[in-house]
Amino acid sequence: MIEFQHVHKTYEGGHVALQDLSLEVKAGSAFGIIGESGAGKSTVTRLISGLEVPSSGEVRVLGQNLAALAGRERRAVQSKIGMVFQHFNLLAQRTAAGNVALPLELAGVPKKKRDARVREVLDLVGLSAFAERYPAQLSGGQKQRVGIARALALEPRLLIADEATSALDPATSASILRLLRDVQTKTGLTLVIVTHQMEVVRAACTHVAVMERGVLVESGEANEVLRRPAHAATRALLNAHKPDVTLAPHETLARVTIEGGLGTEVLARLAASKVRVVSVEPIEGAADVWLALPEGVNERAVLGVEVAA
Ligand SMILES: Nc1ncnc2c1ncn2[C@@H]1O[C@H](COP(=O)(O)OP(=O)(O)OP(=O)(O)O)[C@@H](O)[C@H]1O
Repeated sequence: MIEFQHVHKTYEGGHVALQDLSLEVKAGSAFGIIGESGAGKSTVTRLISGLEVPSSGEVRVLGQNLAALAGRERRAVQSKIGMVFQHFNLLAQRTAAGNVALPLELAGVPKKKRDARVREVLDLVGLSAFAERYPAQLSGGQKQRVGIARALALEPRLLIADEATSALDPATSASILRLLRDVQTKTGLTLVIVTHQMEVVRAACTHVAVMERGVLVESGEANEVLRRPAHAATRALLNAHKPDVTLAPHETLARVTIEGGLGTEVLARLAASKVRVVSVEPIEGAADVWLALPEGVNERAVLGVEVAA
């Protein structure tokens, strides 16, 4: 679906945003691109959608090099790419249905067909009853559903969600990620999910690429990368989202990945050493666990099992 080959991107003024980036996104995957602010994630999405061209190297989307295409051929590829944005980018003076209709109008789809497609995609995102509401009359989650419906209007093969849940509370964020995966199952499209939050990767991605200062530092199946993060940047992203918990004096928080999950033996060891389990996130065959450790207690020594800090 997407192939980057040794892509460099230097912006005017000499700022190097990407260095020698090579990656492949397979059709049907949910591919996460994660990194701190300034890592180059948005540059990657702009290269995929053809809004920017590489300074060197090649970007191929749907088998085509957008930088080498013009006019109708270029628009044909771009119409297969849907975009969902952090701040929704809805037109305030148009209703939900009017916003979803816009790309269809621009593509010259006749009114009757347009109306039918608008109904279809609003139904797909669970907003049939909200078609005539204006953005100001919708919640953040509903606005994002309109954004997703609009991105789906032209039946894209690829959907790019750029920090699509960053402006939403955790519960709404989770429902939007579920919706994206549902839509993917129903339509078979490929998802690219750009985020700075590992929870998003954990919740919605099959694959992930970790970026740091314009460089791809680690990539692979999301489960594997979450379980055995090889690079310091990945571990820092994993450790960034600390659970909201009140610690007793002399307690510290630590995150570990426990192979095999929280079995009886592990729980017994934790209880015996007065280590509190603060939160547990399952990953395939393992668990990501935040622990509150009493002073002087080392989680590895306590667990006596394979853990990845
Ligand atoms: N149009 C531009 N002109 C000059 N420099 C740019 C331009 N766009 C981005 N940059 C720079 O390139 C680097 C990568 O930016 P990019 O927006 O791709 O990062 P990001 O990972 O998406 O960050 P964020 O999460 O903050 O959006 C940054 O240092 C940024 O300042």
